[in-house]
Amino acid sequence: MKPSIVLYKILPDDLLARLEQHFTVLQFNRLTNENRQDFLQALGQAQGLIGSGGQINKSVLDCAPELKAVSTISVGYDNFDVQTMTERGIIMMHTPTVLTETVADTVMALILSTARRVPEVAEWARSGQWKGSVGSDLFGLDVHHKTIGILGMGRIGLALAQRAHGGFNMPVLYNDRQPSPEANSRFNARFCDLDTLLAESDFVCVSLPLTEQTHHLISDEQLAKMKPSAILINTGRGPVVDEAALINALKQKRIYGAGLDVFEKEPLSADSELFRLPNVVALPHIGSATHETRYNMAACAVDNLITALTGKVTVNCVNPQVIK
Ligand SMILES: NC(=O)C1=CN([C@@H]2O[C@H](COP(=O)(O)OP(=O)(O)OC[C@H]3O[C@@H](n4cnc5c(N)ncnc54)[C@H](OP(=O)(O)O)[C@@H]3O)[C@@H](O)[C@H]2O)C=CC1
Ligand SMILES: O=CC(=O)O
Repeated sequence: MKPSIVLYKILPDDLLARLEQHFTVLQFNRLTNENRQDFLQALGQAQGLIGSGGQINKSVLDCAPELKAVSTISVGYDNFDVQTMTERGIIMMHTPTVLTETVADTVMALILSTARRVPEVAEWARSGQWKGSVGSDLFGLDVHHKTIGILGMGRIGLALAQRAHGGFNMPVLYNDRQPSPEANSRFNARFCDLDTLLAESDFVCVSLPLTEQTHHLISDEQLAKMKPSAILINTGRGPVVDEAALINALKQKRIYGAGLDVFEKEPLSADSELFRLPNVVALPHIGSATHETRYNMAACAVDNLITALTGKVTVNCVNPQVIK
């Protein structure tokens, strides 16, 4: 008999078929309050779990006594209780690398659209106000040759540094837990402490995972260290930035603007002040949302689960210590 798995995402037909070659698949299109009980019940037999979104915490894992492997269709895994999984010997897989370049493109889109005020000016023209050439009230800021500060020089940080250095002639500063010889040699990047990065950067770009150490890493004190002309970009995770502190800094024009793809609570409420501030570009968590990359992420996650349950895991494992 094939092992049972629970899928909580819609997959392209060919990828669903690939899973079905190996497993009996119980599918939920996504997790909702309405289907939560059915989902928890389905976990009772499941050896594998694959999907994205939702909190897979201890109480969920307690409903899955047979679980051997979990595969998230994302690189971030802050919504999973990895410690409990590791204690139980459950393999946790994710999808690094396949989305790196696309997310770096999204960061550049946010840098350009906040600095050059692209959505605001496009809306101005669309609303019939374009009667002559624009005045200085609609001018933006240059991006080229400005200093970029990257928090988290990992895969996405490096891909961003490549774009900033090679494409826009931007000096690159970065902060991480350790220096990156690759960033230093390829992009002439300078490793520095957080305070120096905040004080010297024109664009402060957060590309960090959410952990206990990074939660609210950027709050009042850090925002106060940024230049009034600087822009904060967050594509890491919402809670890395203290959103209330950010809103205050933006309203008081203590920084120039913010480009945000992630928020403390998602979806961001339609009545959030962030949607009303003209110096904010707020995106609905679309860092990796292209047809090609979302397909590649799903394919990677499917292969990850098949390998974890039927073969030998060598890559994409978050807790390799559980592999025997
Ligand atoms: N908006 C979106 O749609 C997307 C968002 N993301 C987010 O981006 C994050 C980064 O992805 P990716 O680049 O692939 O991940 P990586 O692990 O390659 O990069 C993260 C970097 O941050 C460093 N880091 C971790 N903790 C700290 C800390 N406390 N202080 C300083 N540096 C730290 C890591 O160092 P070390 O190696 O030592 O851990 C690593 O160099 C993901 O975790 C996810 O949250 C990712 C994809 C899409
Ligand atoms: O936020 C997206 C991810 O892949 O992580």
